[in-house]
Amino acid sequence: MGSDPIYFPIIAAMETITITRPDDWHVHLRDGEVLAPMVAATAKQFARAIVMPNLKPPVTTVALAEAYRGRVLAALPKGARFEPLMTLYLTDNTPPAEIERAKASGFVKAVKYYPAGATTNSDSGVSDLRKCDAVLEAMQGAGLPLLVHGEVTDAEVDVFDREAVFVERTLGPLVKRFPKLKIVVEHITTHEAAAFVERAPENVGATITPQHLLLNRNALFAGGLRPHHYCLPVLKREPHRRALVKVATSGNPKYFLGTDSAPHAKGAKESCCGSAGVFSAHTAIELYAEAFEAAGALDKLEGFASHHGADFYGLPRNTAKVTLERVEWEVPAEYPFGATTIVPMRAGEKLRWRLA
Ligand SMILES: NC(=O)N[C@@H](CC(=O)O)C(=O)O
Ligand SMILES: [Zn+2]
Ligand SMILES: [Zn+2]
Repeated sequence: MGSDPIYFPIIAAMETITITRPDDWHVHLRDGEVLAPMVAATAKQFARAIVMPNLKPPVTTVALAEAYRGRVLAALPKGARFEPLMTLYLTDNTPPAEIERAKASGFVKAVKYYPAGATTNSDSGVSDLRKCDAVLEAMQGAGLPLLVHGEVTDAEVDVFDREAVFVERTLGPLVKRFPKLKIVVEHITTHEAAAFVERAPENVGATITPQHLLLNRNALFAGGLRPHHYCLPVLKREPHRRALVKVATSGNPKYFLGTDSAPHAKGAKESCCGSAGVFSAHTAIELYAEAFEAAGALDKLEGFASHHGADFYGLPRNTAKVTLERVEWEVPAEYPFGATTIVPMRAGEKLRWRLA
């Protein structure tokens, strides 16, 4: 036998990373005409998602959550494999019996606490968490997680300090009063919140968004006012961003992926009183990959994106895999979703990773 031919590849092998299919532990799918495109964008990227209940009117009961889940499933593109995990919107009047119904339903996976007035569609939120003690007790007993929008609404507290003050005033006492309650501090933005979660018992976790890993508050004013970078909690100073990158890439299972993809119509964002929320569902995993790569921690992406959240919620990890390719591509300037135009994160700019 002669020697085997040797082939020299003409193009260097494409750089790729393959990870377990990720989940999004915090997303706004909305309702009505944008529901279908939102579900499609999220289902393309994620196997499951924790679906926020801040609709108008809010999803306050298991019956409403069941109907909403039905609309989400009906909106799924043919052949898509995606499981919406539903949440209830906590109010001053949520009865403890609703927690039993939630637990029994199998599809309600958490309860969301919005301090009244803290963010988009939070007017029916909780005025005083003490009013919810019986419900929190029931949740602690049932192992149903409380998801927290962690900002005080006190007009005297500077908007950039609202999370840090919440951590001290509300979260600390809450964890003391309900030491076994599963709590997810959603979309953390400060080193105070990151440090609190780190010190807290293992039943306290946190989600982190792509924008809070990639941007600091300068992005709100880069060359002019940038409404598409406005979300709540608002972007913070660079040292906070670094603290978030540090915990996200640390491998600590308390921190996991939650995009907080929160679409608003272009006109509502580019307005004299612009709505809070960044739409990132279309390129979420690519944005996280970029943040992890910049930190030299691509090897930690899978835990953060695909393992830690499932483990925290006590759900099985996904078994399917996805691959990211190192290809530069340009994000569209906007997406026409029916009559609604949505401007995505990184509109018209380049990304360095692409979901294959
Ligand atoms: N994050 C946001 O800025 N907005 C979210 C609400 C929320 O998650 O606080 C929205 O529903 O638009
Ligand atoms: Zn929120
Ligand atoms: Zn949100």
